[in-house]
Amino acid sequence: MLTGHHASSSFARKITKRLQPGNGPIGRLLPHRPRLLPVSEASTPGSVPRIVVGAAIRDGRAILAAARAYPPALAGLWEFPGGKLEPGETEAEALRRECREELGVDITVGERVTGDLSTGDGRHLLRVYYAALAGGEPHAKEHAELRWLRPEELDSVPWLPGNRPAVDAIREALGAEDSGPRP
Ligand SMILES: Nc1nc2c([nH]c(=O)n2[C@H]2C[C@H](O)[C@@H](COP(=O)(O)OP(=O)(O)OP(=O)(O)O)O2)c(=O)[nH]1
Repeated sequence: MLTGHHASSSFARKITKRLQPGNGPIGRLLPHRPRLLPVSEASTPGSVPRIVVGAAIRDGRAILAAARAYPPALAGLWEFPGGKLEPGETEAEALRRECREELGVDITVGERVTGDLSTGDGRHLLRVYYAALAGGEPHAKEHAELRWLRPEELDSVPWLPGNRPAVDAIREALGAEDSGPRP
């Protein structure tokens, strides 16, 4: 015969089992417990996509494009000056720092060009902002070459693949500014 203790622990076991995700009428309503990842698969800072910011620096209807000098796989492809966010830095701070380092200029940061993009290797989130020069003349301190491109010239250089939607948006925005009524 079951003692009170055995009876209650067997009852407790039953209830506990019925409350497991996926079991019994109540358990079926519970979310499945997330699979525990082995340490090697768990989210680590290295596996979280890092944000890369790019500055579409504008002068009138022209945008400053920069040819990468390195690494070899990206050398010769064109991008917006910028780079990865450092810990604790805002996106505007990162853009101003990168433009000082890469071009030797101060900039003011404006509106986002598009929503989040993915870099060609899928490892980073790319966020491109319009910007304007606020001091100095750009020099290629880290790039192979710099060019000012008007909307109709934007396709004259091979862009990094992830930049395509931003380049298209810029061409459309700056091109539209020129398509107003003519005298
Ligand atoms: N700066 C920049 N990087 C871009 C653009 N488009 C794009 O796919 N990328 C990619 C290239 C790289 O894989 C990554 C940014 O790397 P980066 O080398 O510019 O970053 P960083 O200046 O912080 O460099 P590092 O200190 O890690 O060497 O994002 C873009 O328009 N500008």
